[in-house]
Amino acid sequence: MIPRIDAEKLLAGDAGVLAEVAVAAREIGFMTLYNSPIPASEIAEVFAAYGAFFALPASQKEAVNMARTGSNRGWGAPGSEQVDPDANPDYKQVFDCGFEVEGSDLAAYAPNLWPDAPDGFQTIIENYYARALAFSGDVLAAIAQAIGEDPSYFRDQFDAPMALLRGNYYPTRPAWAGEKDFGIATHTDYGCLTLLAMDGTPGLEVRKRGGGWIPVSAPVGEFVINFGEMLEIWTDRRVIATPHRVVGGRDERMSIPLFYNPNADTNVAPMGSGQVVRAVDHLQARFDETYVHLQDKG
Ligand SMILES: O=C(O)CCC(=O)C(=O)O
Ligand SMILES: [Fe+2]
Repeated sequence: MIPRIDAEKLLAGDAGVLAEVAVAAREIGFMTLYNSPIPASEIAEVFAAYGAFFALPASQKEAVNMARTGSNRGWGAPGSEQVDPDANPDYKQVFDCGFEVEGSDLAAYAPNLWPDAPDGFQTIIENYYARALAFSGDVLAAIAQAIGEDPSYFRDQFDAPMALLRGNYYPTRPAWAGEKDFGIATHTDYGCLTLLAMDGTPGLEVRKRGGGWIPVSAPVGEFVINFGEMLEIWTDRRVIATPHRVVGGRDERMSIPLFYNPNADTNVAPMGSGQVVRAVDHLQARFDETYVHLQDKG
């Protein structure tokens, strides 16, 4: 079972909830959050904006195709990402935007690409990006507390976060799809915490430790939280990154993850280990492996 947590109690530091979250972090890597500070109506508007973008003809989305850039900003066409080297590239489409640092030569801080249509797209997405960042920071502070660290431990490492907001669009599973074709193939997320807004349609599956898959879905307004590779390394597995996937089916579906990644220079090596693992090195290596337009570029 994936624990279902009251976000307000979590952020208030309720001891019982913190204890539940510590177990979720250590043993499951996933939880869902209800009673969040971001109203469902606001999230519905963000889904509508991404939906209108994905509904544009491919020729119009081409204008912001990330394949023509050296980074991951803009539209990712079907087949633009291969998260599992043993599977085919995913059949989903994405739209990615991230944290911009003017003048930075890091791809993780590259300028965003914004489409001309739909109307208001950039404003809606930028507003949600800010909301999702703030909420993710609060949730991560609570996770720190849950695992017995100072709540400010992570907070200090997220003032220029390499956070990436993505709209995922999964069409109906294509008739041609075979056993190596997925909406998104099995993967773990790369960063610290993923704040995943759900549209109520099932599709996400979380791998069970003993084998098999657990379906996870939530109505608009509730979030799925999962943890990524960097947090697993950083906490020395007191928080785990659990593999998950979307096979896809008869219903089309959208989801909106905010991948909450730290500052480029953050050392995400196990606390107190004396080692150095720079966050940007881990993240960029994973981007270079998985985005098809960044693969084999060297
Ligand atoms: O669509 C989903 O529910 C999951 C998406 C996902 O795992 C991802 O974008 O990393
Ligand atoms: Fe994921």
